[in-house]
Amino acid sequence: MERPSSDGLPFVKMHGAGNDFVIIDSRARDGRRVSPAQARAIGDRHRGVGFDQLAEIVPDDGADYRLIFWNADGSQAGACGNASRCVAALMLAEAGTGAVRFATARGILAARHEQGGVWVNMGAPQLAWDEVPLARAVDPGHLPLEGGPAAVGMGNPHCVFFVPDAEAVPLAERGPAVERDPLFPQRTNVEFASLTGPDRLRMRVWERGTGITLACGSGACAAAVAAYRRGLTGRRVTLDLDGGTLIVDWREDGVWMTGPVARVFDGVLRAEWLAAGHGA
Ligand SMILES: N[C@H](CCC[C@H](N)C(=O)O)C(=O)O
Repeated sequence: MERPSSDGLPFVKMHGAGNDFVIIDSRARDGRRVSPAQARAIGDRHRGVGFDQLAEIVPDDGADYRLIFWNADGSQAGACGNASRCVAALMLAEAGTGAVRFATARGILAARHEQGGVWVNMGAPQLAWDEVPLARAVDPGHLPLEGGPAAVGMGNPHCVFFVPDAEAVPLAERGPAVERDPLFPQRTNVEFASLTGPDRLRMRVWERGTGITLACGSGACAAAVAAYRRGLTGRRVTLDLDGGTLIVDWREDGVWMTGPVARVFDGVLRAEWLAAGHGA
């Protein structure tokens, strides 16, 4: 078999608790960047590689690197906790240090090795209605929607429902309806969570711009924050998602999150595939 073309676009495929990512390092690409069409093409699970998010690494003056997050539909997300952890695992190994700082659309975040894993500080939750953002001034703690969910911004919008049994929720029906509810001018990610033990939640996720995913790091942060604010849990919460378990710890300096990370394979998108308009 022919070797990968040297003029193609290298990428790394990773997942964090089954939330899967294509990671492209654009720091040495002469200013070339991923386009929305390219993100959609690479995200096609049949004709491309497939991902829940594409994380693009670009240079930044004020931090070690900057991350741009793409959804499978070609839209961008202001935050992605699991991809932040995956990229941080790569960058911590590359830098040989214990901590990194990276810029995102919502500001500079930090990640570090701690307690045997990679933890990322997702920053302070956005708890005001116009920060989430919501379309009008309602109480983000109890939205005027069936089930009275909570809205929490983590650099991206989340709508968290507390239900008796997250497993029983028809996610493929409820998710897209809530994602596009007029209360959310930028659409929203949607989480259904049930309390299963002290400081423990079972959670399932519908992601804006992607659909059902096996896990969502920013969603886990949003659910933990909402659960604490409702008096359901303490500030350190374990969340069992379809693809694995995440731990969230809401500290003075922000909402920290950790969980499993795996580097699955490295590949090269062939130059002729890219040039053929599959994302040109
Ligand atoms: N999987 C990501 C969240 C992606 C959010 C994205 N779907 C959006 O449009 O905000 C995470 O681990 O935080």
